Amino acid sequence: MASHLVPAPVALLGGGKLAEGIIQGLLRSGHVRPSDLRVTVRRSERGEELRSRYGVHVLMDNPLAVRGAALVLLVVRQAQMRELMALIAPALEAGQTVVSLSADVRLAQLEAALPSSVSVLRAMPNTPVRVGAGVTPLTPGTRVTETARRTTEALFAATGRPLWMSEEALTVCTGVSGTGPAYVFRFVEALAQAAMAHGVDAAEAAALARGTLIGAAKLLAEPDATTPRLIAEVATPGGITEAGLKTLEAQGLARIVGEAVSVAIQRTRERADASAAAYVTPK
Ligand SMILES: NC(=O)C1=CN([C@@H]2O[C@H](COP(=O)(O)OP(=O)(O)OC[C@H]3O[C@@H](n4cnc5c(N)ncnc54)[C@H](O)[C@@H]3O)[C@@H](O)[C@H]2O)C=CC1
Ligand SMILES: O=C(O)[C@@H]1CCC=N1
Repeated sequence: MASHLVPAPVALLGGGKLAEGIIQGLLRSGHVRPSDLRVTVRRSERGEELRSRYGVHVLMDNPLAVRGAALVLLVVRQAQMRELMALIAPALEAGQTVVSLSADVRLAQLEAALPSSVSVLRAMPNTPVRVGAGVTPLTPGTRVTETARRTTEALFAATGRPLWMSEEALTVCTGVSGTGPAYVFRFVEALAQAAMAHGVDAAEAAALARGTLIGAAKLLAEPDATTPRLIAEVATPGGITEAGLKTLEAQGLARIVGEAVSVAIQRTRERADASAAAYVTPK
């Protein structure tokens, strides 16, 4: 199994929400030990939190964290990425692998800011990595070694499913699978709100909506599952579910989801453009 090959140590630079989810997913996989993970933070209280929860190495020194790391993950927001890369660039050793998880900094900017002797890749995980059920699009940079590809794939295989694709496709995925969990959770809220509008109390409504999503997701996770078959199992011809589904379609469910995805992709592109413009240093 690919995840047996997770390299060590892994340095996660920026111990925020996504980094914590990845730490949880990796530890849960059983293929990574806390001592294999280094995470950097800006606030010591946050560092203490991560250390006490997971037993990982916590550092406040990014250049020190990358020293000897088999894999370096950049998990800061766009605004902090340039400064972080400037800090670590002199400390990186030839042959190391750097994977940016930023949704809105392109490979061109990453490769320009990092030494040409390192492999640079992008990954776009989603929050289910925390429970080993993430889907993670991966894009290699222009100077990526076979080892870098293998180790990056192994890491994301330990937290779910890695998928290789072009950078343009990864941008599209940002608006589909990166954002997607939030859309699904919002649907659960809407289902609970609808139950409440018909007199179900708030706690019961929440339990019904959550239980429905979790149960449906488990059916979807079965190896032979297809959505048309799963829908057909619920929807008796001429019956009740069919009436609800027809209303969802008539009200434009597919159009609304399509618009949300388009807007998210557009926003990803705009933010990446703004970042690229900021990286242009005046001569
Ligand atoms: N949250 C998500 O579902 C996803 C997030 N991403 C990307 O992951 C990145 C991080 O996102 P989040 O974890 O949600 O944000 P976050 O704000 O929770 O985490 C960023 C962390 O980096 C820390 N940080 C900033 N500069 C640092 C430095 N120089 N040294 C050490 N730590 C530093 C901040 O204190 C913060 O804790 C973003 O670039 C985002 O585009 C990508 C896919 C999904
Ligand atoms: O909302 C964001 O900007 C990030 C990218 C995809 C998920 N979260």
